[in-house]
Amino acid sequence: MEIPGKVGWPIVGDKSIEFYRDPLKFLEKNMAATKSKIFAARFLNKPTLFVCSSEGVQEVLNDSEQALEMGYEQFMGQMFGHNILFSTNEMAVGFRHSLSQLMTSQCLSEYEETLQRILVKKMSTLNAGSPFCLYQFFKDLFTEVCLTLFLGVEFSENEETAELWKGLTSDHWHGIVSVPVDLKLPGTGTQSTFSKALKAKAKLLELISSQKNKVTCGFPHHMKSIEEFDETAVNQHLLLFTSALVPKVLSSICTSVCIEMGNPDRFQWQEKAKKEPKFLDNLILETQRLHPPLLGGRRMVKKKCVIAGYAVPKGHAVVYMTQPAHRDSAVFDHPDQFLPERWDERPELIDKLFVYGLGPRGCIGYDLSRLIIQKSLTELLSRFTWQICEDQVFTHKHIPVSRPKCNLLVTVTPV
Ligand code: HEM
Repeated sequence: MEIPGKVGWPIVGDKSIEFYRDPLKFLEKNMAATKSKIFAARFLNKPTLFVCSSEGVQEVLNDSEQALEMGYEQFMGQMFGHNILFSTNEMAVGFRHSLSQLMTSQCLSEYEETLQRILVKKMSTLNAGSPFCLYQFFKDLFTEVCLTLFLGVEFSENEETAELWKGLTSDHWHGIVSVPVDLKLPGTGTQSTFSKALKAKAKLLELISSQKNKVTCGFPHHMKSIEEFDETAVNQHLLLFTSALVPKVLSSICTSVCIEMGNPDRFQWQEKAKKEPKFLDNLILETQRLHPPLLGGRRMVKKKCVIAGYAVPKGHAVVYMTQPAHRDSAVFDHPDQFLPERWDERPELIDKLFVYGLGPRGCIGYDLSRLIIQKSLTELLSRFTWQICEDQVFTHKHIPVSRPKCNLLVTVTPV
């Protein structure tokens, strides 16, 4: 079967700018034009299969023919060095096994104590009645959570050092999101941002190296005890985990949950979520379905394979799109409506959520992320109700993570 759509000529036929300008519009337009949730286009100057159906995304992530590879290294390798995310599928098996030792239930309860301590401190800084930017609040909170959890950096002990870490992870992040510029895509950054980010990376690796030797417990300590990891592997993995992406993704999810509960017609949900953990879980699931923090991911085809019935040649790229797959009417009734009760009625649908990937390359931080999100929202609900300030018109942007385009303001009231 021929893949609907056109891969176009190199460079001139490239649709990357159109995609980055408004990814959802790009997907809708192409799905409508090809009358298909699977279509081809030229993206990042490669012939690319866009997969937007739930079934198709599942097929890509499960990769039962073992025909796909991550292919992230060529974009971000310089910015991170080698790590599990960029490794081949074969090497990832070993890395995954090693890193899973850091995610046992015993480890998670150790991390929970650190998390709770930071949550109590940060929540007590919220002032009733003063409007603040919700996304920024969560981003600061989760930056501190990640730097403390993964590196043992104590923000309260030394504010100056905390600011240095925050600045460096931010500079490093700007290099990551400016990577397409290195491929000459305009409008996303400059070369100088990229070289600034490389400098930040070098400094971060230096700091990581000395910081991890100071701590005698927790994540960095466990990391050092992984026999299969040498010094470089430990440092580069710590760099990956403390990258600004994890705090941003966590902020995206918590911001979206709070927005869903922050409108006057849904205030009763805040009360209900405070009393019923299962209802809070449903709200989190439904938010992640409708507003996944990451639009999707990318793979490279290393040998010819069949995806969703289409033969895909070696050398093509495959982009799986979580957002449209989560709104696939073949799987979800009333796919565009926010219906938390669907998770009571059909709990098995959780297998159709791709927020954390799936299959052999699915997220190893899933349990930890769930813990952080649940604990943070529970702590917020136990102390405050919140409402979105009036007269704010807001839309979402989706790259690099889904979040309101403007600095959406909320106010809190103590309970
Ligand atoms: C809300 C937070 C998070 C989200 C939404 C998330 C999402 C994802 C997704 C979608 C993938 C698959 C990427 C792909 O298939 O292209 C992934 C992989 C991965 N995640 Fe997460 N992640 C989160 C937090 C974390 C945390 C806290 C850690 C570890 C500390 C982590 C470690 C990893 C690793 C190592 C992989 C690569 C696994 C492999 O390649 O075998 N993630 N994550």
